[in-house]
Amino acid sequence: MAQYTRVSGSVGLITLQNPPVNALSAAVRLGIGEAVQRALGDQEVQSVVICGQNGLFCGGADIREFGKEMTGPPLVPMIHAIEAATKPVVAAIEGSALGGGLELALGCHYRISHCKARLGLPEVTLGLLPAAGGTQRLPRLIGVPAALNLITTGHHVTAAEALQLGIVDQVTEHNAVDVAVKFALSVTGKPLHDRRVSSLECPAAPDLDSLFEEAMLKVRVACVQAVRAAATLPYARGMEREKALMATLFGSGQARALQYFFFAQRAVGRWSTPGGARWDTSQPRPVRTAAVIGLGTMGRGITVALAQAGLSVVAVETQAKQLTEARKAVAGMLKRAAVRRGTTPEPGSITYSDQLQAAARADLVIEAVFEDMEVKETLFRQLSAVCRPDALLCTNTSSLDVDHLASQTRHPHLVLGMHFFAPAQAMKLLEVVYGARSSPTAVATAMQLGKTMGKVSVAVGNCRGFAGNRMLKRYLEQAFFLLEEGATPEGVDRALEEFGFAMGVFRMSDLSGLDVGWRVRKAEGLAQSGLTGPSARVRQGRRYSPLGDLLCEHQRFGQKSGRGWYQYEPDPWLHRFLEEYRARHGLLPRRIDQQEVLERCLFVLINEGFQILEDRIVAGPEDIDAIYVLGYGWPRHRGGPMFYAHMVGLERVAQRLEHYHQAHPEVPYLQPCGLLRRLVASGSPPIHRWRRAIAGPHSQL
Ligand SMILES: CCCCCC/C=C/CC(=O)SCCNC(=O)CCNC(=O)[C@H](O)C(C)(C)COP(=O)(O)OP(=O)(O)OC[C@H]1O[C@@H](n2cnc3c(N)ncnc32)[C@H](O)[C@@H]1OP(=O)(O)O
Repeated sequence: MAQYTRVSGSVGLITLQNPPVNALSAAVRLGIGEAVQRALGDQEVQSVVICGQNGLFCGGADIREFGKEMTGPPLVPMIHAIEAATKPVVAAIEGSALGGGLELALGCHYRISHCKARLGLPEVTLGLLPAAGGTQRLPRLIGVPAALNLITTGHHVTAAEALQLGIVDQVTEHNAVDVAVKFALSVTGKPLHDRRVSSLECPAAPDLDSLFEEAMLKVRVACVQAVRAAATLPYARGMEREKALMATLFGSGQARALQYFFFAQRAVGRWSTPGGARWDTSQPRPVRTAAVIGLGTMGRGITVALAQAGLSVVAVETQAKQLTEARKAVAGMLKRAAVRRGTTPEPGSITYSDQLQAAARADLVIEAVFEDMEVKETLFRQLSAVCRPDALLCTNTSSLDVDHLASQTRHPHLVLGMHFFAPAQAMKLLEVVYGARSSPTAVATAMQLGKTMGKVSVAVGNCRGFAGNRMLKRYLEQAFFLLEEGATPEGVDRALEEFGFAMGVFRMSDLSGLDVGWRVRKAEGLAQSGLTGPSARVRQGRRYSPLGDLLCEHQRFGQKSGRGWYQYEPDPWLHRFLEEYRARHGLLPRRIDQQEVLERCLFVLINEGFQILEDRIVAGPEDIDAIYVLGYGWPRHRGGPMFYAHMVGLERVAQRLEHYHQAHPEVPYLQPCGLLRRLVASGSPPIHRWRRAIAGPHSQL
């Protein structure tokens, strides 16, 4: 849909209308094409302005149309028609001009931008390239180095940066459409030849070949090849190359996964709980002042995240030395973040105190004290006495029982988990853990606060480890079992890193500290020292690997102690230790290939994901995928564990799990769970239909 009107006597105004982001759906493309024809055919019209309704130019192609049969007129000939017009066409950019939206603007003869607008070609983040002439026009307009950077990173630029780069001709603080209309009147009748970007030569740049070679090593090859075509071929041949390269990307698994993940991140905002609370019927309460209790690493990061979101923060730490250190550390973090953003640090909205009483007036409190139930229980009782009766009391626990903490307070319906991921000021993920008694308003408020902090918040039911750590446990266990059976940490990590994880499981454990899991296993009664013989490898009736515990007993806590699964100086200790361990337990080492590493580590994690869905700990597969990509380093181009299962095929996942379960009957979670079996039995429906198959109680505790 695009509306055509005539304004100021001789300006044809074309307004894209497709809320919320004026995406270029088939109907919009049809509407633009018709409106352009009308404007060009209208004798009264001397110039044309294209804008978007509701203060947003255009969010690009309609991603929902990808993967479906193409309908409606294609974008490329329409942009050519605009560029070839003999009347000046001006793009009035407000809000965003992204992807196909920016490509449409690049086809116009002039671009006027509002100062708050953002522009970019983010196609690469969806596994694509800008195939409506973006790879050919942008280098001609701003030069190859800057265009390559924008196209291969997908970064958005501000209007000021766009002006500096030469993408837009003018930036205004006023109404961009009004300014563009005036501008259109002023350029009526002026020659247009040098305003047609496709007819420009790419500005000369030194040593283009090495620039392309360097970019090839770092980034998406197809984008680089397309921009290279702009630099070396005439426009028409460059366009052919762009089209051919886009065709290879369009149906690729990576593109499908990235596009799925784009929507998954947004779908998690439409949360629901098995108790019937929903995002669209629950009203969040405003949170202006938040208190953070405990200023260790997590507490400091949370303080920074809250302050950067514009809240007043009361930061409480009862140990004087820790308080002084935290104050300095938080100031440093805020300063570094401001330098990165090119701004000056905001004047402090943080007050510090060593008294819990300081939290008394806060709308919401987040405790981030030591991960110990007794410590947290006591704190929640105190908070309940000290804080306002309507204050939300949140725990940053990564695995403890939120219902139990709620039971320590006077208002359990106001208690929630807010599980941040380290570093809390940077990581995008927040698990909002609702207990059996958490009110819909409490959930809505925490979800909204996460969004205000720039995070993707996922609503998760209360169970041990919530969603992320519950799945992680199974993944880690398989990795330990693989070591017992003959694999090496290097071999397991290599397989996972080649799959796309930034860090394999052992490297990641070393980084986060092996003692963290050890403490949790001790609290669960799993980690016990001194056990020998077969009983050492069976706990609570199931196969158990004490390898992680044994490493900690040898003071190998990971990077923090200089040694963990890896040595940070040459030392063959670990391999000797594994050999002795296997010999002691009569385990015959065998060669384990990459396929087995991946299937055992990933399929067991996926199986737990299905169990979490079945237990209704989360509402849909998108929740798990958002958690895993944003919190646990699952490669984004694989969409998340549940999307990966859908791509591999549920039948194959179930068969391979069954195969490993037969080989290891003492590991019950290798057995495909009920939901996975039901989905396979019902013909493995596509991922967007899985929600229908989910039913059952929501709490595991
Ligand atoms: C048929 C082939 C022809 C190919 C030739 C042309 C090829 C062009 C390639 C492209 O253009 S690919 C698309 C490139 N564009 C993007 O990647 C932009 C994606 N969108 C955003 O970054 C943001 O949405 C925004 C525009 C900056 C607005 O952000 P805001 O935070 O305000 O809103 P959101 O919550 O993100 O989105 C609101 C709502 O809109 C949906 N949506 C956003 N963009 C698109 C889109 N391009 N297509 C379809 N839907 C889109 C989003 O999913 C939200 O929906 P919900 O239902 O409310 O969750």
